[in-house]
Amino acid sequence: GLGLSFKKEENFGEWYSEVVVNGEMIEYYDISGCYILRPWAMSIWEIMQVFFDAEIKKMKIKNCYFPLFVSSSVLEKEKDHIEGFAPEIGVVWFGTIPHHKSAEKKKRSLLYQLGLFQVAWVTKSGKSDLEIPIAIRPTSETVMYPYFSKWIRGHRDLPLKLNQWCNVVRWEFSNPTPFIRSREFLWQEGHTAFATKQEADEEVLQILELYRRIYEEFLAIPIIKGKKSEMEKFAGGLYTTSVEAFIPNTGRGVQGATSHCLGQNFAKMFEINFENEKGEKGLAWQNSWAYSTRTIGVMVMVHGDDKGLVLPPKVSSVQVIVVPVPFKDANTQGIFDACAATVDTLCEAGIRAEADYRDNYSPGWKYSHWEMKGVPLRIEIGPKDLANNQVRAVRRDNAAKVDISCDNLVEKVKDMLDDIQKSMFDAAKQKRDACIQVVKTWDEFKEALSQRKMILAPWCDEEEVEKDVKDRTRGEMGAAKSLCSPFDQPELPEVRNAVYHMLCFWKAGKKVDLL
Ligand SMILES: O=C1CCCN[C@@H]1CCCn1cnc2cc(F)c(Cl)cc2c1=O
Ligand SMILES: [Mg+2]
Repeated sequence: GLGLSFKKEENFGEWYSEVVVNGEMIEYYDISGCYILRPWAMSIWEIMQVFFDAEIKKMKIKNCYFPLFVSSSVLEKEKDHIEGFAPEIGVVWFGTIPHHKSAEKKKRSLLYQLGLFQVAWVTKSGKSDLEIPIAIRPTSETVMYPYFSKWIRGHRDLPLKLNQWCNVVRWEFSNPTPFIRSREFLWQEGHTAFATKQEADEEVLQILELYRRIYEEFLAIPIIKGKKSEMEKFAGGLYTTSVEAFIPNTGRGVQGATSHCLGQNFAKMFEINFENEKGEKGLAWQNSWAYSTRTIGVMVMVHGDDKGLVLPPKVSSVQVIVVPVPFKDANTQGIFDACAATVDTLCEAGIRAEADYRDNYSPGWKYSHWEMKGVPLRIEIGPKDLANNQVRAVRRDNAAKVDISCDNLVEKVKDMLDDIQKSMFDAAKQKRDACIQVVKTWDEFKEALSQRKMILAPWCDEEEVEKDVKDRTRGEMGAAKSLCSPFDQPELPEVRNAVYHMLCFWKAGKKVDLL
């Protein structure tokens, strides 16, 4: 039948998998962790891309395209570099290595933490083995930075600001989820190099603001901007900023996008240096930043309901679907003509409108179908509407019905679409804010965690403490992990000693079936 067989509040994981398929966004593929992005999903990606691409062009960032393939020598360069320079502290890209581990375990742990376990390799061409295996990019630092080093000689070569729209491959083993965790996904990755730290710091925040706009202005999802803890940051960089979303149903935060300042770490590693005005050699200051198709999955999770997808008008390829409601033989042609005229009028005004004329489906079937696909506004035209020179409009977000005179159709529809966009954001923000719990004591912390809350807690930002919190909360509901230290710091509750930052904690529940 048409309806969903799982309820969002009861079986969130199954509901999600079903809604992305029934909404015709995703088709499952015969290779695990890989998904087909159908037009209904691709059009959302494209609408966001048009916005983001235009904005980075205003920042004089240029698009390029680097090869998909990475030679193993350069991919492992980072590992050698880090091992060489920092064996004692064992700080690698993804956290630290406990000192007590044996050398072999340490090596495995390093490979794991470098994500090198996730790397997919090309080892054959046809029947014959390749002399040297070639990796498929999991991210492009090691692909791009040797050429940054070649292109950057003097200060006039800076700033170098590149971006690429591409796919990356990470051969994940934990539970694959459409949009959220797949072995191949689409993203943009920005890679920039500056002469000074100040320029880099400034761009990190400019890009983060664009990510906030993607979420809040397009996807109608409230986020929190903040700085990652030392343990959660991109270990190869200097600091990481992120926009954090929240999924009330799972009680878990989800990282929406990241903007890293890499400091001069990669410049050291790849010898990206330049002669400044005074003829002195300096290392470049770099950033890297990305958002991916994961954004679409977050949007489905936050807004979807038991009738299917609910799309914010800004990102819906069809904002208004017009459905003819013929009644026996009463002026059927007149109804079809009115539908066509309505579509034309709306399209001329820049509204993305379509009509569903299929004569092998009933109006009722069409209502359910387009509700499943999440089209923000439906317009029904029957004999009565025709006679009264009006249309019946039905909102997808709150099912409100209203009759609109054809005289001010465009203005009314535009207002409704704007109102839908705004009320979807407001509803999501209200729900998210209701899940935030400020705590001052450890007991309050544990209680809030068990209630699947997002916790604002005073924080010392010491790595040992963070690991301890993770260990002490590991349990059937899943461990707590830090998400960010918000830039907007609420009043600090009176706490004893030490200078505290406020930190957002979200549960990283393993228990929860989905993420
Ligand atoms: O998040 C961004 C923004 C865009 C460019 N990249 C950075 C960092 C990516 C981290 N990361 C993430 N995943 C990885 C997986 C891997 F297999 C290897 Cl070898 C490395 C990594 C890795 O460095
Ligand atoms: Mg150079």
